[in-house]
Amino acid sequence: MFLAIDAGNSNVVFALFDEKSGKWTNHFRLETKTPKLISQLGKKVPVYFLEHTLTPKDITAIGLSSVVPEVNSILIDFCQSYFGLLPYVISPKSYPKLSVKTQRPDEIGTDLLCNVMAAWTKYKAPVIVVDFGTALTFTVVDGEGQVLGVNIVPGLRTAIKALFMNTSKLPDVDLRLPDSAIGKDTIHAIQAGVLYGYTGLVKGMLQTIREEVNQDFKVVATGGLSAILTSLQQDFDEIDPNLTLEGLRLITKINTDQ
Ligand SMILES: Nc1ncnc2c1ncn2[C@@H]1O[C@H](COP(=O)(O)OP(=O)(O)O)[C@@H](O)[C@H]1O
Ligand SMILES: CC(C)(COP(=O)(O)O)[C@@H](O)C(=O)NCCC(=O)O
Ligand SMILES: [K+]
Repeated sequence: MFLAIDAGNSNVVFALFDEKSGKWTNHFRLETKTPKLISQLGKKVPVYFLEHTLTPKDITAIGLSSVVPEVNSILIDFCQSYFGLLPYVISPKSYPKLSVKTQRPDEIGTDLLCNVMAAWTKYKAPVIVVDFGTALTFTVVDGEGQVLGVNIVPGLRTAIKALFMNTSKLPDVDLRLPDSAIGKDTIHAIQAGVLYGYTGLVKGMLQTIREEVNQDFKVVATGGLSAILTSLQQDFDEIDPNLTLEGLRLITKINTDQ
């Protein structure tokens, strides 16, 4: 089985791909925060494997995408000690062999390139990938697989966190869409502001991109929070929670197959 490790700013996602069935069969998330990550790796991964009747030997190759360089050596060391394997680490060196192109390989997040690789391989058409992670990102790809650019906004949880960390009286709240866009109490006010506000943000951003680049874009959403804004369903051709993982797998395969 192939193991994909996607290290984002909130979560490190582990996912197993079974080559025989061609399916992603297992997923679990750890928190990216160190030193918690180190202790969670040592405890939760072996427990997860035991509970799912898996053994480290079932893993035959590993790909790693990380947008948090501080955790790379922790994850690489863990792969070596637990699986006895070195992961293939996605980097600017991974890109020349790909059918997708970017003009700023040294800067763009490897997670965004994984998204683009998966979406473009699937659609072979202009596509906008909307990734609802710690950051909310829009990555715009033309019909030749060329990344035209990215825009980055605070993610939904990050926006809520910014409010409660920068104010005296605002609490942390759940990401729940209230019935009314007009807040009747403080919690409702934050939920209405962030959830209705971000719904408008996403619609507006897609429209502005389409006005700037007149192409028939597919829109694919991914990321931990991609299903929360339910009124965006019509704006997305697809919500694919595995998009980054699938791109990670494709980029690893292209760069490691003899
Ligand atoms: N299935 C989920 N349900 C609710 N919240 C989630 C889920 N997955 C992730 N989150 C939360 O959403 C935020 C973004 O998560 P994620 O997409 O994993 O971000 P990143 O890729 O930046 O690590 C985090 O606050 C995370 O805790
Ligand atoms: C934009 C991101 C912070 C998104 O990270 P995430 O929300 O998945 O944790 C990450 O892709 C990143 O650090 N990118 C580098 C800057 C860029 O893509 O231009
Ligand atoms: K991500």
